[in-house]
Amino acid sequence: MTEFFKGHGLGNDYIALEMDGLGFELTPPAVRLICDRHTGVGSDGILARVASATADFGLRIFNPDGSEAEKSGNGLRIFAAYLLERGDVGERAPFSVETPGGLVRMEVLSRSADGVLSVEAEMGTARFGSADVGLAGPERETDDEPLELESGDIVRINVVSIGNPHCVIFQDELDVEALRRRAPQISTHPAFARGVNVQFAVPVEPDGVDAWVWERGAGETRASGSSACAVAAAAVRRGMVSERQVAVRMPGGRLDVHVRDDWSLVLRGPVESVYRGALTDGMRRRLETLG
Ligand SMILES: N[C@H](CCC[C@H](N)C(=O)O)C(=O)O
Repeated sequence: MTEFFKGHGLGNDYIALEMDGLGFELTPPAVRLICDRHTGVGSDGILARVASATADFGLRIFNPDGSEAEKSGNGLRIFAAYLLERGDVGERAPFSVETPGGLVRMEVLSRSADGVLSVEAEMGTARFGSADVGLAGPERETDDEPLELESGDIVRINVVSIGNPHCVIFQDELDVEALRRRAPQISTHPAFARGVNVQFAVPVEPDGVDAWVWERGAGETRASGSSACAVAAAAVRRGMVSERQVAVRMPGGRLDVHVRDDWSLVLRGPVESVYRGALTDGMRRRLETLG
């Protein structure tokens, strides 16, 4: 019986499961099938708990296109909800999670009457170097650096690593149709060796940013925790907000990011558990044959 849990952070939804005893490989085709919203369970990604020698829990994060990510802010908070449901963690009891993008310390701060959790995560330290995000060319930091797209458009980029790579583009206003044309070209641009998550952001003084997200390996999502961290860090670094406690508003809702003086980041936001389920024997057999 392959049991799984589903939850979401501001509409960015993930399936959580145990890698151990899964009965099939999480190959890219298998991940794509599970995440498919018509022929599978449907989600913006998979959280697979694995063993860890360095933290209380280990986590691997898969995008719906089958690629693997170094970190996920909403994913980590949903993983906390999964662990809480299983009784593996308690409320107000800090714990650590090892991700491919580094160690994350987390805490379930509270649970509302209708089960909405508030979860806080130490998301690591923002890094602004071109090599940190796999951007081609000489090692440098980017301040509205021009990048030419296949379409001939020029966008001005600010790259940030949160363990996973991000590319923030500041605008005076969000023109979503233009963004939908440009974001896919940026996310798969050959200048980014590992691809990149893309955010278009409008600072709102003194402590807010409105952002729209196109995720590497997922496309447009309603929210992204690591994107919120990247947008907040870039806005503080460029002096676009005067506070270091930043509210990042995305289509799915608001996440709060504290950008410390040493560029370490604390992400806080809601998580909702949706259901626990089990794959049928037939689905498991289809996944086994995908290899
Ligand atoms: N697509 C991202 C991972 C998920 C990020 C997002 N869902 C979050 O909450 O941080 C990447 O390939 O780096």
